[in-house]
Amino acid sequence: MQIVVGVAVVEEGRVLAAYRPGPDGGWEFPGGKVEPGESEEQAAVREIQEELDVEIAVGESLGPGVDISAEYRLHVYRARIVAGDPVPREHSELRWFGPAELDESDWLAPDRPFVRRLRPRI
Ligand SMILES: Nc1nc2c([nH]c(=O)n2[C@H]2C[C@H](O)[C@@H](COP(=O)(O)OP(=O)(O)OP(=O)(O)O)O2)c(=O)[nH]1
Repeated sequence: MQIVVGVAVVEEGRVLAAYRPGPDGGWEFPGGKVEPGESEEQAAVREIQEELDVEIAVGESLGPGVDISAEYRLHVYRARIVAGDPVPREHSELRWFGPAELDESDWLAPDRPFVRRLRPRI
């Protein structure tokens, strides 16, 4: 099973959501596949630099992984920005959501349990 790491960037009580364009699109946690020889934390830092052009410090895991497919499983980590302002290099939109605005039905299905776990903690 290959791990896809998603990153819940939290700042001032809001989480950064990224919109994946296309027919299977929707709000997701920015991130991507862990490459061979890389830790999940390293993959998170690399993907966020590539996708948002910011440097992050990776924090706690948001709990058990969720299967995306027979091949891929999603793990999500909390993180904070250390340097830079996020820009959407690969997504069609970025948006900050506070707990009251976080509606899990807007998110890709595998992300919904993580959105539920995160909501009381931001
Ligand atoms: N990044 C990310 N992918 C997610 C999330 N939820 C979810 O179902 N996915 C799915 C969408 C994709 O099928 C897969 C991740 O692929 P990706 O395209 O982001 O991976 P990658 O950046 O390493 O891209 P690639 O070079 O392998 O194409 O996981 C999520 O919150 N974040």
